[in-house]
Amino acid sequence: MAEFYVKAGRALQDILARRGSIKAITAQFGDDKGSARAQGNAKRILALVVNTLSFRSTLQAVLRKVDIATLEPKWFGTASPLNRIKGALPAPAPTLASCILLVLTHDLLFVTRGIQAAKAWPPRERLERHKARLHAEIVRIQLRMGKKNFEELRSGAEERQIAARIPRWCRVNTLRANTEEVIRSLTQLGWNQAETEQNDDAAIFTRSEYVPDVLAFHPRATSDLMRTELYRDGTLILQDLASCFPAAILDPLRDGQSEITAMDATSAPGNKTSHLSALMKGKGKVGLCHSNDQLIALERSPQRFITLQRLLERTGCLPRNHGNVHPQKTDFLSLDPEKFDSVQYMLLDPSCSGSGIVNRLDYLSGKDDEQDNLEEIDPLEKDKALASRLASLASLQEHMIRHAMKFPNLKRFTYSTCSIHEEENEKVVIKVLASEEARNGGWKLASRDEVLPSWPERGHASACKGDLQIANALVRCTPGGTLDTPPNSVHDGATNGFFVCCFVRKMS
Ligand SMILES: C[S@@+](CC[C@H](N)C(=O)[O-])C[C@H]1O[C@@H](n2cnc3c(N)ncnc32)[C@H](O)[C@@H]1O
Repeated sequence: MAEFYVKAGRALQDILARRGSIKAITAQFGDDKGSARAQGNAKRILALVVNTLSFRSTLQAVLRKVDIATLEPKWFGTASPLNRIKGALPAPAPTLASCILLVLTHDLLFVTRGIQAAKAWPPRERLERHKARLHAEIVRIQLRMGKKNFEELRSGAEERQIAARIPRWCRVNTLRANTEEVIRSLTQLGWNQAETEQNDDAAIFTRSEYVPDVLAFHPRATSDLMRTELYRDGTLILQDLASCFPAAILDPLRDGQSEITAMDATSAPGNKTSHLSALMKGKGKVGLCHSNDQLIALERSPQRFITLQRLLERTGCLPRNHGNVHPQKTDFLSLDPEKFDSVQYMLLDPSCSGSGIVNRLDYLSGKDDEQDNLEEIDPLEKDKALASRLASLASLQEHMIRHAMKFPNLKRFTYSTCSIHEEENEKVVIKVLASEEARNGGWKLASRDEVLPSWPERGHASACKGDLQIANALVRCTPGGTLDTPPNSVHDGATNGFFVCCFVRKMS
């Protein structure tokens, strides 16, 4: 069992050194053979690591007061033999001994059965000598923070509640099958379609009223869905409802044109590209058209370009599968718009702070968790760091939109972010509307009746200088939706945080 804590400590060290996602890292430490026992082990390691991360601020505060590394240097100091275990990462990663100390302290303080390793294992034996002081310290923190119990000391409790309201949204890839066929297959597999806004049953799914071909499942259905052939062959795509808004709003076919050239300027991982491709139903070219050079979906990051290609292959979007998407590893900003005069429609979903994304585990290892420090972080410093990050993102976003506005025959393009910050959303829009490119190109916002008119949440008027018409033209999604639901009930109006609008050329 000592080995279990060493593996959990190693996984935690990799996570804190940002060597991959929490799930991927803990799966590696489960075992090598992939047996049922190994998978069970991976699950236990995942549970311990996630719990340790979610109590990390509290555990660190306790260990600052009861400084075990100094009290027990032989096992938890820098010279500890734990730091020489094969695979332990060197500095600047936190030491392996400190990571093992965190997982052990977690079990000592928060698990009724305590540490599950041989009593004589020195790290356990040395740590348990300080149990009374550690316990007294955590009680002191609990009281000082006005928490009713230890559970309330977890960070991210609010995020978990929000995430619990968001359905597991799935988009039917209509390049593979139509939605009625998919619903029939799902029914044969034991799922039932229901007409309800609120769902607390993993066997039930509903259809979105906002975007065709999008289904809402209970999050508990996720692993079963991922085991279906429908998921494996790219017929059913896990994609948040809000992330389906841009392609649905752009909808190039609604103009009734015969030849369509569209571009996804910032594509990876490729969910919106594949949605747009499906909406175009194989007609036209998603991407840019430049003499014989046909690029489709642009992505500048080489690593993410590989992910994009995989997704496009799996979802049947590539020409070799009779799809219409031509991916290209290119920086959108390096293009000369004049050379791409065939492009009429564009998705622009640039890099953003990602502050709207709630339903994933990784926030637990993120900077915010460190900043959520119980004693030492000056809130003003925290705000300053965020403000400067948002300012640099906003300036890049503004630059990308103004570049898009220079494409000579572009008729319409969407701008979207998965951010909740006005700095990346309304304020960017207001700025670009006043830009030279917008004035010269005749760019305006598409009005509410062209942009998901029935979606209730719209832009913040206060960030649009009080202009209600502009605010109404913008679509916003609050993470977890705006309605309260009972615990464990998902709501079909709940998504991740998102923002989208559509620019149209309206020459007077
Ligand atoms: C928010 S993600 C796009 C997500 C994607 N639309 C989807 O739904 O799957 C932004 C992507 O744009 C890429 N990117 C950022 N700036 C770019 C640029 N100037 N040219 C091309 N790609 C860019 C980033 O590498 C990243 O993969």
